[in-house]
Amino acid sequence: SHIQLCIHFSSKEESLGQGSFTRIFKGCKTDIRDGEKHVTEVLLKELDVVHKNCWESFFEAASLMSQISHKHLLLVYGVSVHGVKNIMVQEFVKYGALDLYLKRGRSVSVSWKLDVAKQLASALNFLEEKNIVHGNICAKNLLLAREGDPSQGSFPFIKLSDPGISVVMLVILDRIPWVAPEVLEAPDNMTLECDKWSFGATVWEIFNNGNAPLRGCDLEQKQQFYENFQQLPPSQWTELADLISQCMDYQAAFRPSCRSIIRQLNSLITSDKNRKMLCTFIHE
Ligand SMILES: Nc1cnc(-c2cc(N)nc3[nH]ccc23)cn1
Repeated sequence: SHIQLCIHFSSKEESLGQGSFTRIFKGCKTDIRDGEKHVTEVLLKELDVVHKNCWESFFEAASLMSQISHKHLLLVYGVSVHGVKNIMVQEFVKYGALDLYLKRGRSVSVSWKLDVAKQLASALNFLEEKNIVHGNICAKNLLLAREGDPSQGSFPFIKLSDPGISVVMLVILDRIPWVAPEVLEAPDNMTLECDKWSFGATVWEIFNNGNAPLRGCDLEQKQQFYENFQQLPPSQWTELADLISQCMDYQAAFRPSCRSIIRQLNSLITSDKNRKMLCTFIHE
């Protein structure tokens, strides 16, 4: 549906940085609904003019997200093809990308991380039921809407962002180890199972303070990682390491279903609760 957007850019100084091929700005959109003015904070993703040829992929990402709505999927209000600029208008999510949030050294608990992983798994389950492939699951594409404060009993809340320019456009090697190995051979081989592989790499990021897996490796080493069927360094927590390695199985068909992933996350959450209870019991 053609959404009539009247977007008031904030000043350019408000540029929030760079995506890949995009510049992002904070802005606000004004809706007039039943005679009342509603101003909403939005994020504006402007496709670099030089990458004009990516615009189909840019809009594919936008239309993917605007077709469906789910509490853990980012809301895309629409796109503006005003003049030369291609702009996607999406909801502004307060705390931004999860990888940066974790890198800033916020100490978050194991249950916080498991809760985030479970929210991502439920978003993936929703996409799987709609047979929709996201194609770029990673901590950078998880946006934190609520920090959560377990001492107050409130939990974090994340939203999965649009996939951005498709991995086919991005230097695929740059997406190792998030992109599934089978995609390297045939980029249009992107299936639901590929998102499970990326889910594994993203959970690994979440439990490694937002640090990218294989960070510091050059492209040669990244290619070797796949050619030698390597796995990411396993967590000390064997049940977590098992879930991650199941998702990052080189045989796509062997990767667990979303239901199995959610079941395994639930048992990790339970054993974490029991561990904490035991600790408090012992300390008392
Ligand atoms: N859909 C989105 C995407 N990114 C944000 C965001 C939030 C923030 N606090 N700092 C930022 N710095 C760059 C982006 C950003 C918000 N909403």
